[in-house]
Amino acid sequence: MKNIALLGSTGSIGTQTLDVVRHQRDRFRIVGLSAGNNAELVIEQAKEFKPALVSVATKELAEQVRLYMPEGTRVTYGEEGLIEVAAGTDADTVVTAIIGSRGLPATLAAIHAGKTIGLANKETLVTAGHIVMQRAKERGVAVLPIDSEHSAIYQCLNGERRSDVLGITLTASGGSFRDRTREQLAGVTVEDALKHPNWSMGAKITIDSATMVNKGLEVIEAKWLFDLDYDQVNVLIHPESIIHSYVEFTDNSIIAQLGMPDMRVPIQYALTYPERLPTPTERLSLAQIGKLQFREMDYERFPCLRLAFQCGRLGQSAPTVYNAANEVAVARFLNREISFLDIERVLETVVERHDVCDVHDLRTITEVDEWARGLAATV
Ligand SMILES: NC(=O)C1=CN([C@@H]2O[C@H](COP(=O)(O)OP(=O)(O)OC[C@H]3O[C@@H](n4cnc5c(N)ncnc54)[C@H](OP(=O)(O)O)[C@@H]3O)[C@@H](O)[C@H]2O)C=CC1
Ligand SMILES: CC(=O)[C@@H](O)[C@H](O)COP(=O)(O)O
Ligand SMILES: [Mn+2]
Repeated sequence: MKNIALLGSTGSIGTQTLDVVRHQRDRFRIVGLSAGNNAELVIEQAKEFKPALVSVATKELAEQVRLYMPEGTRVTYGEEGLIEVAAGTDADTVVTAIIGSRGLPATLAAIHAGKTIGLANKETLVTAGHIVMQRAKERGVAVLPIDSEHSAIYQCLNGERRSDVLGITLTASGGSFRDRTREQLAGVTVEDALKHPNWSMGAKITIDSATMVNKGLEVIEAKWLFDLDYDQVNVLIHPESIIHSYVEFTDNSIIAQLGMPDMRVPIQYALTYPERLPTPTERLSLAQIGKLQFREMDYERFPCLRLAFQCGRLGQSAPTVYNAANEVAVARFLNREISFLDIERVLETVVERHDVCDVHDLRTITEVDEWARGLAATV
């Protein structure tokens, strides 16, 4: 039996993780759940999975939620509550399905407590990849990717010698506006931007996919997860999201991982690795799909991806700033304060005004993150 603590249980990855657990009840037990503000759903989840600990965003919410908990479930809240779910239960694995760089302290706490990490929260690695991976290494903790592209790369690298790897290619669907020109992006609505062609995901990542920031974050995530140089990371537009990513080797062989776009496959793989178990997902029939398409990435059309490579190569505080500015810009777009194209303007302005500095500890990361958020909220 594997014990799991789940950060972000009420979100897209969180609910799909619980679905995986639901189908493998004799394998997995939920011991901790952390949610934000969705009290109704976390109550339902607690009744079904009976974890020892539940955390919600605020004290007021915790007081409400507590009234409906099954026997034996304790309720906590806020940043400390999140950290307690990450590090204070008898979980073997912590799934980080919370959104944004606010997941960083809890992820570090889980690593410190020796938990295996099932990592969906890519912003954590973009913000502080060097710290997270270093601490995981020191503690002997595995960081298993859940992000579909990184799960694909992890699977393709299985049993291979790292010295034989030429590079990796992350596939990108192109997002909601893949077939529009830049001119056609002026005036697009939040509703249009939230229509991802292949995946059903939370709002923030769906917008990131449309701006290609998601792929930018994934490039930096891949750098840290697989210890690559940025020259070894490529991006290719693949509209169908069937090839989830691939690795190219020195003998010119390519190993790719394919499947229908369903996050329950990579989520379960991170939970069962190195084993594979059946999933309740659709099987891929290439005959039925017929053909797969590919297009060269256009860095003029998607400047946020170019900026991500620039920030990644600059290193130090640049990726932290890129991520924080984006989180704020996306929230402003979703609040209808700024237009879709303003997201990249905010990102470019904040990155441009930042003097890159060394970020060797969590305190400096937090300072830089807050500086970028402050500026991104006003430009
Ligand atoms: N969705 C997907 O298919 C994929 C997602 N990812 C990554 O996984 C992560 C989660 O994405 P996704 O599931 O789409 O996001 P969602 O927006 O669907 O879910 C976010 C989760 O975080 C919780 N949360 C938000 N604010 C707080 C807070 N202040 N305190 C505690 N919890 C909070 C939410 O709680 P509540 O709703 O209760 O407020 C919710 O449970 C992201 O980093 C994303 O990039 C990666 C690959 C694919
Ligand atoms: C499912 C998943 O991993 C997402 O990160 C997905 O990759 C988003 O699709 P894009 O390829 O459009 O960014
Ligand atoms: Mn992805």
